[in-house]
Amino acid sequence: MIEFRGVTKQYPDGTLAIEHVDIVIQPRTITVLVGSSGSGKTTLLRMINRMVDPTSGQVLVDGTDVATVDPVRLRRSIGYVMQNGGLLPHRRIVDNVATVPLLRGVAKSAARARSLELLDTVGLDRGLADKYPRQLSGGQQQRVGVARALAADPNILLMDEPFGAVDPIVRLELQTELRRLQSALDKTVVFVTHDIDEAFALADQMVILRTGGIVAQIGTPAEVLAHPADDFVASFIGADRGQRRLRLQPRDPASGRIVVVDSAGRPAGLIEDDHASIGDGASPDVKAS
Ligand SMILES: Nc1ncnc2c1ncn2[C@@H]1O[C@H](COP(=O)(O)OP(=O)(O)OP(=O)(O)O)[C@@H](O)[C@H]1O
Repeated sequence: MIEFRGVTKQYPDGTLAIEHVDIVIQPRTITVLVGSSGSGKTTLLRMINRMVDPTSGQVLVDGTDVATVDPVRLRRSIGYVMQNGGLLPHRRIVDNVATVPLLRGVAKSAARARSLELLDTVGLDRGLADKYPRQLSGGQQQRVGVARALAADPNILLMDEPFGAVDPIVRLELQTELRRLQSALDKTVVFVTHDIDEAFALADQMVILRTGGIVAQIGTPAEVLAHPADDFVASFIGADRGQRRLRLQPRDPASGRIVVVDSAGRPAGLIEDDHASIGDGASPDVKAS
């Protein structure tokens, strides 16, 4: 579990990036931090692995205040995926994936074997292993970024706008893949985006931030859609425009979940705990507002 307790971050130049935030992130879930530019999403994310330290308050991982943990050790134990994959341009794909295991002293042959397995895990052909990042598409590079973050087998995966630079179709593929991976690998994922549709597509829990690093609402996509906390949230999720006409897809037999899609077929949320009024495979139109 990850917990923010009364966390504030003020940068040395006086910018108040996060103001007194309390968040609980349950293990093996996807929490999406969503908000407009400058609302403090990246700052919040980076406080989990001590790339940023809070000015006051505590960040706890499994009950331990991260301030008491060596930052280098902490960062090697938590996966981090950034926009454009953050790959090292002069290293082959296989070596990019093996970065952290090699730093930890794993033998080169074992690290390579593990890298190849991870390419399988993220749906990449092993034939790409000896190529360089520039020889891969944007979507492929993002998958390598995910493989690299998984290489140390972390329980926690932090993802900062990881799919921001790819086209919408690849983005949808990557989102679907991330959900699959998360349920297969049982990771706790904290994901930053400014894209509300991406947040609905991925989140078990959404944390909606407003300018000044203030939490506007925390809830499941269904809760946020059904009960936006205030006018800001309603406007941010687009519910006030009355345009979010949603449909239910047939229940996924493996997870038991029902995906909610918008009129363009894009995932907009999940229903996990439905009641008798929503039948399997039924597709009544539902409206968010
Ligand atoms: N190192 C820093 N020094 C001073 N101010 C900073 C620093 N990093 C971020 N900020 C400021 O803190 C606020 C929050 O920034 P942050 O990057 O966390 O927001 P964000 O929601 O991730 O934004 P974006 O979506 O644009 O990446 C912004 O006003 C930003 O300018």
